[in-house]
Amino acid sequence: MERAGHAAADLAESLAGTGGHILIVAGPGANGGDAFVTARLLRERFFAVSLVALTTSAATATQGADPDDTAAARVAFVAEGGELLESIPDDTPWALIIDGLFGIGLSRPPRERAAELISAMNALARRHACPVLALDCPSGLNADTGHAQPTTVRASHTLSFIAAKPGLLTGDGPDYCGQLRVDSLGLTSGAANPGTTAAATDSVPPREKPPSAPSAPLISLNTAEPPPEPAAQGHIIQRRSFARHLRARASNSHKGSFGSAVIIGGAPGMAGAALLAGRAALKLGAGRVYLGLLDERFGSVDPVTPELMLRPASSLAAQTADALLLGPGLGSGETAQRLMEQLCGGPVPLVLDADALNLLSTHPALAARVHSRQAATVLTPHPGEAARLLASSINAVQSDRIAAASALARRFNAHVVLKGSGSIVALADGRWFINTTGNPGMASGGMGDVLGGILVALLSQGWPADEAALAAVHLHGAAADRLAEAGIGPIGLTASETIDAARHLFNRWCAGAE
Ligand SMILES: NC(=O)C1=CN([C@@H]2O[C@H](COP(=O)(O)OP(=O)(O)OC[C@H]3O[C@@H](n4cnc5c(N)ncnc54)[C@H](OP(=O)(O)O)[C@@H]3O)[C@@H](O)[C@H]2O)[C@@H](O)CC1
Ligand SMILES: [K+]
Repeated sequence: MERAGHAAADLAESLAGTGGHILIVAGPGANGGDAFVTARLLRERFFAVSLVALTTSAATATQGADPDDTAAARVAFVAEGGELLESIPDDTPWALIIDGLFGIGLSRPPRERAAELISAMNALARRHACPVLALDCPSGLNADTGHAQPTTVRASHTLSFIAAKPGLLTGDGPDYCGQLRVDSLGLTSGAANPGTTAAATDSVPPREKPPSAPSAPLISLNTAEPPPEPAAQGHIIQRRSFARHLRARASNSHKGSFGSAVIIGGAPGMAGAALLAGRAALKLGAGRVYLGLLDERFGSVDPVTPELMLRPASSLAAQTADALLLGPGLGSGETAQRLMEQLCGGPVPLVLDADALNLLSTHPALAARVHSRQAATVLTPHPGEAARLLASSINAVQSDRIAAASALARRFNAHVVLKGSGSIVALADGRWFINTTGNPGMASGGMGDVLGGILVALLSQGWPADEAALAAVHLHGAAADRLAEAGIGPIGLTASETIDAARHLFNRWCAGAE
């Protein structure tokens, strides 16, 4: 706690500037203890500090995970002249607000005085245009799941202690955390160094609370399945998660060296989805890309990308493929269902997206077939598709994205990419990853089709499905980030632009140029 307070005081000092007034809100547990230590240290550094505690009586202030530490921090703050205020002074122009109300011990929605303090912090930050530094986790955000309560601190900066928590990186987390920094407090070796950003450490802690903290259910999904075992340790996707497959091409290679990707979709009115996937597969290096369109009136050539081999979908069923993508614009009619039945059992890696996922959710026989496949399967649902597959709701999926992705991976014996802010990749072996690349510009039509195309391209080039899923998600987001940095997005970023940016980045990664 003392180390956490020091790290927080250092960051607070740089955020508040000289001579500013700092408001600190302290909760009843160890997060509040961190706030008391921070307040004491900032006073020692001659800052004007106003501290408001959720509970002002010492008797009720000893219920947290580390009651002795928290009480001692409070006593030390008061002993050095600090004052516990009942309410927030209204006439102070705050230079910084520090949220030390709740951290990983949030056990229920904030109500009454807790909710009032959170709302006040948010309103004051807006009024004074001042930064808000959340200690460990913005109060109201579930640090395990990324689910924000209706009343949650909207931080401009979050300083997370020891390691990044999964909920800071997915779902509502990124929006409420602002700039995220992780300080290991010197407690871990190697992976996390003091002051590193979340992206610089790939380890997130096990989804377990300290023994004395209330135990929230790990899953809140409306499924018939029993709650899962606590998940194995999760990771942030980094390039090193798949770097062994990033290599320059041999000079003595030909198109057969990079495989045939077969993409089935494009029912009448939905050819664009299949074309986007096909173009992505081509530009990410598949040797040959066959596009099986259900809309047979579409013709045999895509004039923009004549390299794509367009065929009637039914004629591609027997085509030799090294990897298969089913779903972009597939529709849900009888033909689509028949094609799925035909193709699901094949011996090649299979990606199921979009309408293929919807068919899976309504046809138990198909689901059984997918579960018993011998070759790898990757499912790439967005939260709505995940909800249908789990017979659940989007809210339930979003309230615990890691649990939802992991439940799907178990149910279908597949690798699962749950798309959205902080995409989750849950692997069939139980490991799970969070992706930190990407931006809101990706919330636009066709992005999922491009992801599917990238994925099937890597699979056709022989990448193992687990690492292909990690790489495709990471690359797709990194490409969109690169475009946003150049002003091509986030507003107005298109899926087609992301394909070219992903190609550029992938070539540089494979050449070891960055
Ligand atoms: N682990 C470590 O090594 C380190 C941990 N560190 C710090 O410890 C923090 C975790 O501390 P923690 O476990 O005491 O939990 P914390 O977030 O303070 O909240 C629990 C308290 O809040 C209460 N409460 C909860 N929800 C509520 C609500 N809605 N409305 C009202 N009350 C509510 C809850 O009450 P209860 O549910 O028991 O009734 C309990 O009193 C962690 O985030 C980090 O900052 C650092 O110092 C570095 C080293
Ligand atoms: K907090």
